[in-house]
Amino acid sequence: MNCDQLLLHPRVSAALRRVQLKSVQDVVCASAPDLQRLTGLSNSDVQQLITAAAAACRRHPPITAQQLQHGVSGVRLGCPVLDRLLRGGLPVGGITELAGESGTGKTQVGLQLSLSVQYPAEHGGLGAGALYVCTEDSFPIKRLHQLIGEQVCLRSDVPADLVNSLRFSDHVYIEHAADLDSLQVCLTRRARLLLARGLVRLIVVDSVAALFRAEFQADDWLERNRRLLTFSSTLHHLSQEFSTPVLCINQVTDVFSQSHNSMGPSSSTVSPALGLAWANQVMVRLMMRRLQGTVIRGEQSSALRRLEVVFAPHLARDGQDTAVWREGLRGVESWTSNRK
Ligand SMILES: Nc1ncnc2c1ncn2[C@@H]1O[C@H](COP(=O)(O)OP(=O)(O)OP(=O)(O)O)[C@@H](O)[C@H]1O
Repeated sequence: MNCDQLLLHPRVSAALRRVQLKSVQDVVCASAPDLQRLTGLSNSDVQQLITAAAAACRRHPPITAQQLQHGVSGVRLGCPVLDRLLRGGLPVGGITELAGESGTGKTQVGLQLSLSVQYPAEHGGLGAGALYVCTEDSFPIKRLHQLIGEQVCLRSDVPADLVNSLRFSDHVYIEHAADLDSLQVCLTRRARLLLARGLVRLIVVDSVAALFRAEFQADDWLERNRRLLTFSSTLHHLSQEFSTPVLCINQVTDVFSQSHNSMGPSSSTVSPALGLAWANQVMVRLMMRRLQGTVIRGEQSSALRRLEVVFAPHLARDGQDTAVWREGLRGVESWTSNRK
């Protein structure tokens, strides 16, 4: 088995998940004896693992100081609090993953970015449309129209004339991919064409996990990982070639803690689906979690959520409480809302 196969092997990725090594960067930073102790792998397997992890890290060159100075951001969310957390927004030239449980607001973020990208650069956009690829549900067209109608409220930083002059719905290109083959065709043909014509500067895939989960059984891990790498490498090429941010929405899986005993139930937490094979391909990993509590603003109320940075080359591990309002996702600051 070669290094990459070892890193992608389900037993190895499960062992690494168990010990809370969530990314290849974590593997590279851990010492060999620690890895051996934590995963139960032999010394030679651990050495191979470190080599594979280091190679995977090199595939994501770090963000340079010059890029940071001139702004790594590509598309802002349009909420100053969240844009501060993300140091400007979604970066170009890599894949940003947003994972979270159902109903936490991942699709809201995808829709919001599909509108934000249409603003000119001075207002945090890229002056072009978005390609929105749905793999699970039908596209939430009513919600998109509501978000468009509420743009003046969300983007109070932008002159209302400019907001009203943008024909948002003409520039959100929707594709449905019911299986992996059509997803690949959509990216290699449709996405490439739209990007090459300058019509699109954002790709949203909602969601990545659905198709890979549906088409492969546990035994097909090698084929599944091969297809996963083909998919992510297509996204990387498009993202690099056209300086385009890519947002991949992902589901989560339960991870059961080892520390349970016969006296009580085992505790579980969630982690993004598709394991290390996918985590290696992601430059920025964000998680949306549901919190206890409700936020009230006027006659609207929203369940409290938290947007967290799990890893990113240019961001600290941090998080921000958020709420979903009619105009979209916004950060919650303690002095702006009442919590219950
Ligand atoms: N018009 C609206 N006004 C306020 N909140 C809304 C509105 N529409 C949706 N929401 C909130 O967003 C939540 C759904 O968000 P979304 O569909 O983005 O979740 P998701 O994480 O993508 O879920 P799934 O994985 O099931 O697709 C709803 O539960 C609701 O709280």
